[in-house]
Amino acid sequence: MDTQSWIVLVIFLALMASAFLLPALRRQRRERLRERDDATLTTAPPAEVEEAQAPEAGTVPAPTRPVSPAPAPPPVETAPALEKPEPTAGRLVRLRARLSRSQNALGKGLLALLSRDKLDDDTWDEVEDTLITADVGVEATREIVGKLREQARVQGTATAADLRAMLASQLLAALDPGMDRGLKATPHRDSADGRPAVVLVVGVNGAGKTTTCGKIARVLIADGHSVVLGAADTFRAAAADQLATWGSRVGAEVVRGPEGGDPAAVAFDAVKRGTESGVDTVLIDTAGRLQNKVGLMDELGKVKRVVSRQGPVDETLLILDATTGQNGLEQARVFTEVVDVTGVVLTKLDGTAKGGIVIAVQRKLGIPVKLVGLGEGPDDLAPFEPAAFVDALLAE
Ligand SMILES: Nc1nc2c(ncn2[C@@H]2O[C@H](COP(=O)(O)OP(=O)(O)OP(=O)(O)O)[C@@H](O)[C@H]2O)c(=O)[nH]1
Repeated sequence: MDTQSWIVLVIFLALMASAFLLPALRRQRRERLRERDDATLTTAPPAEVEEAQAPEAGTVPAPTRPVSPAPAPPPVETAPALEKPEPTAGRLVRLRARLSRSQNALGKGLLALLSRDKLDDDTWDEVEDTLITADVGVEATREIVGKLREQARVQGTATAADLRAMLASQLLAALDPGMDRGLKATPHRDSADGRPAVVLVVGVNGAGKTTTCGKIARVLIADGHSVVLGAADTFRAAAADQLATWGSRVGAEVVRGPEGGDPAAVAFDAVKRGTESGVDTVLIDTAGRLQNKVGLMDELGKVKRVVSRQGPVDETLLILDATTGQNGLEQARVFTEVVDVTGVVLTKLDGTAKGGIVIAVQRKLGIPVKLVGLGEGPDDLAPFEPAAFVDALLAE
């Protein structure tokens, strides 16, 4: 072989060697490295590996043993902070703006009519129409306007301010300020078992029963009473949850039963629980029912009868939605026949200009309006005060 052939052969062999030998060598090296890594992982956890490195100058040498994380402290169960409901005195004054706003049309309309230069028959007819539109009721309206006309005639030259004052006194008289509007929530400490007062809350669907129950609990607690709530609305599971939320906010125990259970049994248990725990008042929320559904009204009658086995119910409050207008009167009549309503709570008075329903309800049924709902806030329920009501009605 000549020199050139030798050179070609050497280059060929070198290429062959790099093609076969180099990958094999790389594979071997990779395997060695993997073996070393595996050995490191099985003998020392990562924390130790890191901590085994040389400490920086001035630092405390790290411990050589693995450090397990400090055990987390057990979760501390914190009870939600109880709310402090607003005192009830003067609430209607606080809510006066809301009342004036909703009743603005009525008050302003009446005052504009009475400010006319000439009070002729047409003007008096318009005064009547305004009151009837505000749900005062035809009978009461005729009476109010008749007396007002007579007073104006006797006085001869009455100014607008005089007429406003006369109207205010006629509206006040129509509201029967002498009625007892106190909530009967005082416990019977002189009875053998020191029975609490029992307040039953009734009404049609959506009138605001559960909300009002919660608000009343706050009113009572603000006034220093202790309360147990009975969730006898077993028809709507959310109603019991809703009531439980109201109760937890002010620390009132809630007695509830299984969904669809017997409402009379829950009401009975609530009074029993209230007596055992020595609270002042047991408030019982019932399911909404239409006054024309005989079966449901019978069920309500049963709730009251069963509760009465432990002592008479002190207060049966009918919750009436003020926005339902004259239909509220029919509801009140039927409920009264079944459970003998002793007081009315007029809700949603903040959302209607028909505040005259207060007069109509009292006149037709002789039942006092005891509380008025003026918003969805927890303390937007006020004792009904006729003078403050008229004042807000005729606010300028
Ligand atoms: N604006 C206003 N809303 C109110 C007032 N009272 C209650 N509501 C609202 O009326 C709605 C119905 O209230 P609930 O308390 O659930 O009525 P309920 O009568 O228990 O309803 P049912 O259990 O279905 O019969 C809710 O959205 C309340 O926030 C009030 O005085 N003013």
